[in-house]
Amino acid sequence: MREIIDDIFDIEGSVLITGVLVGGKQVDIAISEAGTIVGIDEKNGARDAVEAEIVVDGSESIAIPGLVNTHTHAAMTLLRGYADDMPLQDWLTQKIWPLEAHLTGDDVYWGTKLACLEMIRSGTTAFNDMYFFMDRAAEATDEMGIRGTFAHGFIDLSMEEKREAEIKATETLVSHIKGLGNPRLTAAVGPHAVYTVSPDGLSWCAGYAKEQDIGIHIHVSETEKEVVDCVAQYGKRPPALLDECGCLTPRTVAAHCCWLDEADCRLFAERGAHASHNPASNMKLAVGRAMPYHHLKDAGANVCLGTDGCASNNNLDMLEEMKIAALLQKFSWNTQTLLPAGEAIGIATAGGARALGIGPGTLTVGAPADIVLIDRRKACTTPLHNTDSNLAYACNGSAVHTVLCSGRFVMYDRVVPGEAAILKGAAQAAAALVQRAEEAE
Ligand SMILES: O=c1[nH]cnc2c1ncn2[C@@H]1O[C@H](CO)[C@@H](O)[C@H]1O
Ligand SMILES: [Zn+2]
Repeated sequence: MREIIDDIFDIEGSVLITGVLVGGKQVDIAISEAGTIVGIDEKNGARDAVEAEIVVDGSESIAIPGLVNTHTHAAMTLLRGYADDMPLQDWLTQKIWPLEAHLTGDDVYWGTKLACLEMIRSGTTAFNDMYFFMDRAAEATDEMGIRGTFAHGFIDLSMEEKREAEIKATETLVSHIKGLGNPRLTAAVGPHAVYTVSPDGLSWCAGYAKEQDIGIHIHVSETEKEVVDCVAQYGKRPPALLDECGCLTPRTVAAHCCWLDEADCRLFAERGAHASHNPASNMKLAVGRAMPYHHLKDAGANVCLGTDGCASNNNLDMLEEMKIAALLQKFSWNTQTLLPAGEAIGIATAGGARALGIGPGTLTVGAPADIVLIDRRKACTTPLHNTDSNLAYACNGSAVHTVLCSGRFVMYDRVVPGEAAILKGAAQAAAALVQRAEEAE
């Protein structure tokens, strides 16, 4: 068994998954050596599509597209449980930012390794990350075999000197990521928020993203204070300010979006910007309002899903996040029919893939073979009256047993290569980080 498992992570060949449940039907999924779905068919049709090097029996599994986590600070896994139960501003300024001042590139490497391990274990194959030392985050992600979009968290606090340094850091990261030439790793520009980046900084970010043909990743309208302060300072709400600076584009992923009004939602739709819902973080930091999913949907804006960092969630489980999103929407807007199970899965898969530009995010011919197999032999998958319901409401990440990204196995039968070393390395890095911070006090 061990040998077969070790082998499966190294084989770069075609794959056939037989008899797996997709959308209530038992199908075969054929995957090319290049990592694309080339056949998906009932009645053994896909078996002819590829001479498979690896055949996986899918008869005890449900297959879904890889989950896409559209808002993370992956290396914040090291800060998991470091500061909880505080308001956002105090949490950031009193606890998180002082500790982050002591972060090193090695910390980010180990924190991101741990994040990838956790994401793979719970079925995530792509994430949109904003943090520091992002070359090391990309290195960790490359080793783990999943997809990442990496943005340096750009914060200028309206100081020209800081802005110049952030511009340099952003340019260095983008050319580094592009230089790797790895299709799983992409760069983005990451202006942190309207309360930490000046209009000049935002305009530079927009221009650079356009020039480099890459995305923008930003926090938008997370708290009421952010909106009120923005109106007081600039005479307009955050989305209008961002739009004026050129930051609302079809390549923009805006995290949180809790305090959007209906006009903001229409502006998002008009510009093609993507709204990333982060319900667990929003509830934990008690930001006071849920993303207006119904207004975004009515306006025709794309909604996707994210966990935010592990200091405000405190895990990266997208199956759990789906349930939290679906429940929060119903509860907040007093509407039982809002964000039903199928739509919750949709924002976690197709919505996210669209936001990050990584294919359709569906199990269809031509799509990247980012595939998650969920165990049918679990309490949470028994009975299976409606698989969408089981996935959105009953399961969490522990039901995931096998994960492919771009046609390569990153977890097989719950084994992720190197897990013990990752847990040890990350725990050591976290302890040393806190110790350095305490010594500096
Ligand atoms: O919910 C949040 N709102 C605002 N900032 C956040 C949140 N979570 C993490 N960060 C902070 O964003 C920066 C990313 O580069 C980091 O400083 C991180 O701590
Ligand atoms: Zn965030």
